[in-house]
Formats: sequence, structure tokens, C-alpha cells
Amino acid sequence: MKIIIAGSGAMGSRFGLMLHRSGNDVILVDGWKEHIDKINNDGLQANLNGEEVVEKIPAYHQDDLADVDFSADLVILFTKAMQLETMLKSLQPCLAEETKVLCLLNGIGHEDIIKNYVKFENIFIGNTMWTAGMDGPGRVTLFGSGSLDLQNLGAGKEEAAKEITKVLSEAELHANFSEDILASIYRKACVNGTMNGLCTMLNSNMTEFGGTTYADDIVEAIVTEFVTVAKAQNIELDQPAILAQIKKCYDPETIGLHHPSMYQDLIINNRLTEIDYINGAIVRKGKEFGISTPYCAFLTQLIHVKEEILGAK
Ligand SMILES: NC(=O)C1=CN([C@@H]2O[C@H](COP(=O)(O)OP(=O)(O)OC[C@H]3O[C@@H](n4cnc5c(N)ncnc54)[C@H](OP(=O)(O)O)[C@@H]3O)[C@@H](O)[C@H]2O)C=CC1
Ligand SMILES: CC(C)(CO)C(=O)C(=O)O
Repeated sequence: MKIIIAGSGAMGSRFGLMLHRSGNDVILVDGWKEHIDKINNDGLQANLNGEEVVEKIPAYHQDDLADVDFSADLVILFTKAMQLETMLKSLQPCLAEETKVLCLLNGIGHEDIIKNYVKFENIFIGNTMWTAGMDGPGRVTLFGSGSLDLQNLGAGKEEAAKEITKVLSEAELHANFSEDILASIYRKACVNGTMNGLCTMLNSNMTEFGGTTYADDIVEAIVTEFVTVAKAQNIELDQPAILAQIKKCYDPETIGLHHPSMYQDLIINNRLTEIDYINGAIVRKGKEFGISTPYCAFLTQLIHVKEEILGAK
């Protein structure tokens, strides 16, 4: 399959690398020039579960796509939420009538933006439990395992969604076709709505946070707000199952030692965070439905205060 990875930071590099290694025709697209230049000069370098890997994958700056002759079957969106709209504008020359676009960003409601740039029946949405970290331009660390869920948004596009699922699974990305992707996105948002903001504020990884005596109470309070807001939209979530899924993140043998992507953004790279698309989205939806969301509101404010104190850009 001809695949564009649109947003080739840590996660885009992971997916690009694994899809390239399983025989797909992949190109990487990003707005970070130094990263693109490094990949084109020296290959994409990765520590893949302890093994040093270098793959030659063509990489393009997103402003240069008008000159690129590559009609993609599939575009996988992996920007940060704040960069999504700019990337969608840049991608226009590469979107053919049949190009499918799969969004795997963390957060809630990205389809509202994507549908302004992509035909509704070509939009596929999902979420992933894979992890990845950027070490510097052209270099990533990829450890542990993961999975992803996806579904078509447009009616009658199940077969296309299953075909994408197959291609991703052949790359050992463990993809599942979901019958209820909105619930799945909310379940993942509960993980990010707890782990990302809390580990960032508390300067911890997930194992360290999960080992504290306060972890269960705080996590339950936040998840209750997500579940209540989801219910108001007729999205039914199994709260005990979500709490159990979050606890699994504390395991140092799986992803517990990972610093969530929000920590990587703010604490390591001094960049603005996606908090407004995770806990902030619950506060906005809560207001719409008359539901009080004090924990999400406070965590959103705290992260913004920290962004200001650190002068994040
Ligand atoms: N990392 C993870 O483990 C996980 C991340 N996700 C989600 O996947 C999506 C993509 O996240 P992720 O891959 O972590 O994003 P990254 O932070 O690795 O990359 C996103 C973009 O930020 C810019 N950038 C990143 N680092 C630097 C740097 N040091 N200097 C300059 N620019 C930089 C680049 O674009 P530009 O120059 O255009 O700004 C890059 O494409 C997000 O929605 C995230 O929440 C989901 C699951 C796990
Ligand atoms: C690994 C995980 C699940 C932590 O919340 C994640 O999605 C992230 O780092 O953004």
C-alpha cells in the first residue's frame, strides 16, 4: 500500500518504520526541517526494543508536497492536535478521490476538523496504545508493545476499514476493527486524561505515579467525569474496565516506565501540550451538557500554568 505518514515525530516514525519494514511504500511528512534532512541524509534511526535499526525512508517537509508525485492509498495522521489543521492544508496536493485518511492522534473530536479537508467517507478514526519517544532529529526510541483500534466514519466503508486493519496488522501493529470507535476513543482519552496531565505535573513516569497511595482516588475522580460526559452523548463506558486498563499502564514490564507524550512535550522539549484536546475537551463538553468537571478543569489549568512558567512554545 502507498502510505503517507503525516506527522512523523515519535509515533509517526514508529508507524512509518514498521509499515516500511513490512513492505509498504511509505513516505514520511513533517514540519520539522532538521528532522526531515537528517532522515534523508542518514536514514531513520531507531532503538527498536534494544536493537539498532536504520531504514532509508523518503521524507518530505510538509510545505514541499506540491512537488511530490505520490498518490497515496492511505494517509495516517500523527501530528500533535495543535498541528492537525496546518498539516491537513499541506496535504491537499496528495489527497486523491480515493485516498483514505486515518487519524490516530490522542484526544477527542478531531473528526470535526478533518471533515473540512477530507471527504467524509474517506475518514477513518482510531486510537493506539503503542508508545514512542523522540531522541533528537532523525532518531527515535521504540520499546514495548501496543495495539490500535480503528473504524470508518462514513456508512458502508467497513470493508475499507478492515483492509487498513489488515495492512497495519501485517506490520505487527496489532490493529483491531472496532464496532464502536467513539467508545474506544473515550476509553483511551481516560488513559491520557489521567496519565498524561498527572505524570507531567508530578514529574513522574506511570509506574512511579501508580505506586502512590493517592493514585486510585485521583484517577477515579477524573475518569468519573469522562464517563459522565460520554454518557450524556449516549456513549456507554464500563468504568471498572477503564480503571483496570489504566492500572495496567503502571506495569514497568510493559509501558510503566514510559513518560507520557505530554511529559515529553512540556518537560523534555518545552513545547505546548495537548491538554485542551483531552481534559479541556471534557470541560467544554461538560459545560454543553450542564455537567460539572472540576478535576478536569483544575488539571487543565495547572498544565497551562506550568506551560506559562516554563515558557513553553
Ligand atoms: N509519544 C507517544 O508515546 C504517544 C503519542 N500519541 C499521540 O500521537 C500524536 C503524535 O505524538 P508524538 O509522536 O509523540 O509527537 P512528537 O512530539 O514526537 O512529534 C510531533 C511534532 O512535533 C514537532 N517536534 C517534536 N519534537 C520536536 C523537537 N525536539 N524540536 C522541534 N520540533 C519537534 C515536530 O513537528 P513540527 O516541527 O511541525 O512542530 C513533530 O512532527 C499525538 O496526538 C500524541 O498525543 C499517542 C500514543 C502514544
Ligand atoms: C502511553 C500513553 C498511553 C500514556 O498515556 C499515551 O498515549 C501517551 O503517552 O500519550
